[in-house]
Amino acid sequence: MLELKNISFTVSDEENRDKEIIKDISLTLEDDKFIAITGPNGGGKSTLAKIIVGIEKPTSGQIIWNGQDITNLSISERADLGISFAFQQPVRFKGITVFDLIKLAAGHQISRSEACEYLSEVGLCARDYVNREVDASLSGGEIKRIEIATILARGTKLSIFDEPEAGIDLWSFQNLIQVFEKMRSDIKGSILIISHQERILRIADEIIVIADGEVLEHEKAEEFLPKLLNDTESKDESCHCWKKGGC
Ligand SMILES: Nc1ncnc2c1ncn2[C@@H]1O[C@H](COP(=O)(O)OP(=O)(O)OP(=O)(O)O)[C@@H](O)[C@H]1O
Repeated sequence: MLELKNISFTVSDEENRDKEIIKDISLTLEDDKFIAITGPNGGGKSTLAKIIVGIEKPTSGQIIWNGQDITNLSISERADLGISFAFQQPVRFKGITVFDLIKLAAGHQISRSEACEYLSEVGLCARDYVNREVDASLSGGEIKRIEIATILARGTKLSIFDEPEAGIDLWSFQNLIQVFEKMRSDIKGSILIISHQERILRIADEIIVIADGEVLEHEKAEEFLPKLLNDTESKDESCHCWKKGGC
């Protein structure tokens, strides 16, 4: 179980004024859940994910993972405790092959054919990719799918994906949904996905809406989704109210 207790994150803007990006967020994420985080651009979703994995340090608050305070642990210590993160814009590693990367992610020796299975799961023709370098020659959609394959190989207790749909073509999107549905049925842990896609929200157990650095909603998907969809269908989407307490 992941508990965020009164997490705040403040940075200094260009004029040295404090800018509060995350405002006193408290959340409890139960085990074995598929949780989608959504909300307007710039609301603080990626920042919160980076705080959970240790890329950013909260200005205040505590992160508790399975009863252990991990607030001051490094990224790799949190990774060792079973937390994985797939970036919105995945990192490229010149000189490292796709096979090396999947092997590193798995954390133990795996065969080329096992690595190929992970690549096939994310819809890549494994033999075309397994020996390629994870460099700039890969397209945005290819590197995204390779990164998802590394998370599958890690098979950790908490897998966090930041907009996995970004750069994925319409034809591959259905395959991606199937990857997450399979992960959801196989998991012995939780999946946290930041997404703007209705089809991803539809397969979630819970939906969290973050706007302006605050949690606006945290509800079961079956209760929240009809309200959200009804709202966006009945109004011009640009008029959708993302403010706490209404507009
Ligand atoms: N280190 C930083 N310094 C200054 N501003 C930052 C920093 N990190 C994030 N921000 C700002 O904080 C806000 C929240 O950013 P964040 O990337 O978390 O939003 P998001 O909800 O993930 O948005 P999107 O849906 O567009 O990906 C944005 O206005 C962003 O510019």
